[in-house]
Amino acid sequence: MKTILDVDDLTKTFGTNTVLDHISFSISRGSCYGLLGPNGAGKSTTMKLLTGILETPTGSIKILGHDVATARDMVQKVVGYVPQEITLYEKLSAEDNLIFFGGLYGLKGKQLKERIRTVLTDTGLLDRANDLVKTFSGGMKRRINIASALLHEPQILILDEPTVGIDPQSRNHIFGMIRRLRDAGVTIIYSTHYMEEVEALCDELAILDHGKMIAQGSLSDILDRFSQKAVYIENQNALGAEAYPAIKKITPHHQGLILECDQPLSLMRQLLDDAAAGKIGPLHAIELMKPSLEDVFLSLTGTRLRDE
Ligand SMILES: Nc1ncnc2c1ncn2[C@@H]1O[C@H](COP(=O)(O)OP(=O)(O)OP(=O)(O)O)[C@@H](O)[C@H]1O
Repeated sequence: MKTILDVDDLTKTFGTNTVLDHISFSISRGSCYGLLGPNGAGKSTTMKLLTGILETPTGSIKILGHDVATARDMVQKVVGYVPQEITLYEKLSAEDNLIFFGGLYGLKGKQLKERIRTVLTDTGLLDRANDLVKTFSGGMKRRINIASALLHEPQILILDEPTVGIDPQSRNHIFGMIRRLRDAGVTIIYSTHYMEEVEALCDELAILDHGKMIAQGSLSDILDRFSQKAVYIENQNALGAEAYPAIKKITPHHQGLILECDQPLSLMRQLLDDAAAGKIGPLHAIELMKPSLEDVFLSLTGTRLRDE
């Protein structure tokens, strides 16, 4: 896949505080790219730098091969940005808000009307077009905010923690919309501190912690590279680990044991054979432990992803 966005050796400081420390990554056109990290990791700062809202002090950011620092008009055309803070006029209707934001992108007349209808349909709010925004739930406001960033048909949509504090219905709408946009070829950059959102939506991701890039790549690559491989078993007799040199660590878990090893499938086969041959007690349960981003984060940082 072709690269649409390239970040090289980006560092950002606020006073003496280094909030991004030599980070580099690139994003393929049409992918959904997750920026995962705890609060304060530097996700919002990265996004503001990508849109040109913040100036790049050192390093470079290129969108479609153009430097964001010098190609501001191009960036405005191809990027839609949905900040964490909802920015809407509460006393105006959803439609009037979109008329205002469309005007900022130079849209008007029939074209603007058509785009407003499309984005309201995409966000599931067409029937609320004439209602005042102040009557909307937090999730509906968020959806109007996303709608406003889509009016000019951007090639890249940047969403900063769009599901924080919203209702499940709006969350589902947002997820559905992201999938449809990605299928239509829009590149999505999505920040969150919820790992399950990255697992559900993103094909590629970067994990940020304390301003450092601690892992990046496709979701399956990262899970494969960094997560501990293990088998979970429940059997009557405590397993004699010494009989299995492949087992690197045994940890009690629920009713059974987690057996860490490099080749979980071959360990499973051996255990099943040995149980069938009566060498170990009968196995009441045996399963491959599913690697998760939570495990990856823990193994890379030694801490759980803080879920404030
Ligand atoms: N304008 C600013 N001036 C000074 N420090 C800032 C500014 N913006 C962000 N920071 C600091 O930079 C660090 C990274 O913040 P950032 O908002 O990018 O993190 P984040 O990963 O998006 O976290 P959150 O989920 O809380 O938004 C934090 O320590 C924050 O206090």
